[in-house]
Amino acid sequence: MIVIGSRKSKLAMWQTEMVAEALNAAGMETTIKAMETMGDKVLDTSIAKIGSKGVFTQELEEQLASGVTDIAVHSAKDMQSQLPEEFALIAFTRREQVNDVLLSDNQSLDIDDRSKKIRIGTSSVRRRALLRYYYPHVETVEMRGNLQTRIRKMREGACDALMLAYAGVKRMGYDELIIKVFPVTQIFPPVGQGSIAIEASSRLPADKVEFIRACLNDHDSEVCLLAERAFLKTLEGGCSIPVFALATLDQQDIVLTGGLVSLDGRQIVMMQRRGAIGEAESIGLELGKEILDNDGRELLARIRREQEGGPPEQVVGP
Ligand SMILES: NCc1[nH]cc(CCC(=O)O)c1CC(=O)O
Repeated sequence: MIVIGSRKSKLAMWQTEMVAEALNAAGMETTIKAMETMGDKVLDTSIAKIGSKGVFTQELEEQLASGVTDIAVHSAKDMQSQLPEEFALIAFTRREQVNDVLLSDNQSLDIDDRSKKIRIGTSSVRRRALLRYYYPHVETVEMRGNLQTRIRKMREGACDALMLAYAGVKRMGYDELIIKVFPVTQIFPPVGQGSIAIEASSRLPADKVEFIRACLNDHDSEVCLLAERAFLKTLEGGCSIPVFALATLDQQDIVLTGGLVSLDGRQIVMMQRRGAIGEAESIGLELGKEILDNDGRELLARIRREQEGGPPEQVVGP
């Protein structure tokens, strides 16, 4: 028997049920223990302001630590880059298409039409900053809550469209509302988007870990996620910093692109590294250092200052 911890949102439960089904198919019984996290309870504050560390994970980790649950299921992108020592990510599921998408009931809405005012709902600093960079005419509206809540708010008129991860939209069956799929070379995804991570206590017996990995881990996705997460660790970025990264495989190579965008969307620092698959983590660490050494350190410091509520600095932008 494996006891699985999950958040209560529909998307989290969908993901957890997928994990449970994979374990059941291999002959393992499972029980799901669903709970609310801080990120689910506090809906009137942006994630950046709540403080990024463990907003969606702390309660799940407490249950792992006390042995009530054996594993916890998370969206990989909600996981901080540095876990407390007593926990580990033991598997990553096969990644869904990583793109961000635009959702609207108005199929004729055109984000490229600069003559019209359009309001896009998002709670992500990365999405807001990248929208400002590529679509400066677009207005963004702060939008928290689960997918269903956001769609309801959009329909009540809070915004004209929502910007979301394709993965969640597909899992929740809202594909029909997609009016645009952003290319990943433009709206770069956050670290880990599209994959589901399995977290366990470091004390979980090795045979259980192996069993779970055999059922759920996707090697290619894992390699990419290790590179992206090492990159994030170097930048010490949580979800309150507009960091992005995407690793893909090209035969025996891993190609990692990553960077940072200023909050006002005026400055992007982005670089790419390629190397052997076996070097995934060091490629991530090196790309992170390279970004820091090429204006990234100053940009990161400026983002942190602005996040803390200081006045935005005057910048000479592109
Ligand atoms: N931050 C919330 C969250 N966490 C995971 C997903 C979608 C699934 C995924 O990215 O794997 C979402 C919704 C979204 O960003 O649109």
